Amino acid sequence: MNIRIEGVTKKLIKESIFISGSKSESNRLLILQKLFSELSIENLSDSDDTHHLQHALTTSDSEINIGHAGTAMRFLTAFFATQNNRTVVLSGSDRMHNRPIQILVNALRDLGAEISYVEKEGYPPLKISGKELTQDTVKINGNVSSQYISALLLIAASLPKGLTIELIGKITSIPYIEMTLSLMDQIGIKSQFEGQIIKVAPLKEAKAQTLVVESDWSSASYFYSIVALCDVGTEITLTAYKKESLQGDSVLSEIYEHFGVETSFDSNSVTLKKVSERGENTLEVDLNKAPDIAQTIAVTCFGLGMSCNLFGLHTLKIKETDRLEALKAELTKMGADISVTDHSLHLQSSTKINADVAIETYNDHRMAMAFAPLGLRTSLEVIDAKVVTKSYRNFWSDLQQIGFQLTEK
Ligand SMILES: O=C(O)C1=C[C@@H](OP(=O)(O)O)[C@@H](O)[C@H](O)C1
Ligand SMILES: C=C(OP(=O)(O)O)C(=O)O
Repeated sequence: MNIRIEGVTKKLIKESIFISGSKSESNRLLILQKLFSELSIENLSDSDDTHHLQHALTTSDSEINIGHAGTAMRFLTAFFATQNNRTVVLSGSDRMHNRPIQILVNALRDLGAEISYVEKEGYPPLKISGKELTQDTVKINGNVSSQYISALLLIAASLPKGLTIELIGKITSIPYIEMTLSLMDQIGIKSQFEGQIIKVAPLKEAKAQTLVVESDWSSASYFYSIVALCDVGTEITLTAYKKESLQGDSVLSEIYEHFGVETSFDSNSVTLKKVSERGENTLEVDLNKAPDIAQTIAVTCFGLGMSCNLFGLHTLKIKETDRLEALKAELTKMGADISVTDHSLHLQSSTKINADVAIETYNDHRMAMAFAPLGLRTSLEVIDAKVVTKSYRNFWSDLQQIGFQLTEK
């Protein structure tokens, strides 16, 4: 299914949208719940990725397909490695079979795990024969994906002596590691993160409690982009959000000040308001700590006719698609002058925006959602629009609620 977006007015009505729980927080809590029990979780993400993870944790099948869900693939690899007397084959979509996992597999093997590659060395599918992991220290490269480190942290307290992890090199996507440690802390797992070393103490059972997942900040990014592209005065309220977030993507509230969007928090919601025209014509920002909002920001800059230099993007090459190449291809079709390196993106300012372009989404939910706000500037079509359910099930109906006119093709 493709979706055509046209004739969207830049004076959107004041609206309030409820967004479901953070995919990242939900996926962590589900693993912790399975390992330490006694936790109940509210406002769980309703994303495909979280459904895949939930299914994997409840099925007794020996073959589990995780689709496009990268975080679930990494977390479950560590989880199943610790499950005594159970062997599973963990596979995924074609793209998943090209997303590297060797760094995590090597670390788990160093801890005593039995994992083999079913097809290509270094990539899923994996055959995992669970056993008790006896080692308590491990070294791992920190600059490829923080998901490998979070995967180790989530099982760490279930190991007999806990775990000490030494991170090698520059650590990427750090807020996601901090989120993992913070959620672990909330259920009573003690840890220390100093320099390149993380130490986690063992825990037998978590304290019984209910944890409420904050709504997803990466999903909120698309509304920041919409408000930025609207007329001054436009206002959208999103629930359920809080000022002190565990999610690194909450840095949106600072970044979007450059585009004239002001953020204010209420007890359970955040309001985004376009208060002025955009500031300087160029945005320079390092997104190493918030890689998932890079696509949104690049498209906002294009829609506002701004130039930008985005850095710290090396992890984008191994996500749902090579997001740097995908952005370059699709923004070029829209009329942009853009170049990318292996870790950065450079967009020249221009007021030219082509009409009636069909945007390829490359099985990447964030390509579809990042480009949709351009409907405020021109008419466009989003190919394979259902891809959004990977992280945001109601994305298209929520856009309709705030006044977007959409036609299914
Ligand atoms: O741990 C997590 O929940 C995530 C970590 C990040 O990945 P990298 O550490 O690979 O950048 C992020 O891009 C992904 O969407 C979710
Ligand atoms: C990169 C993402 O997810 P994952 O790595 O979990 O597939 C994402 O949601 O943008």
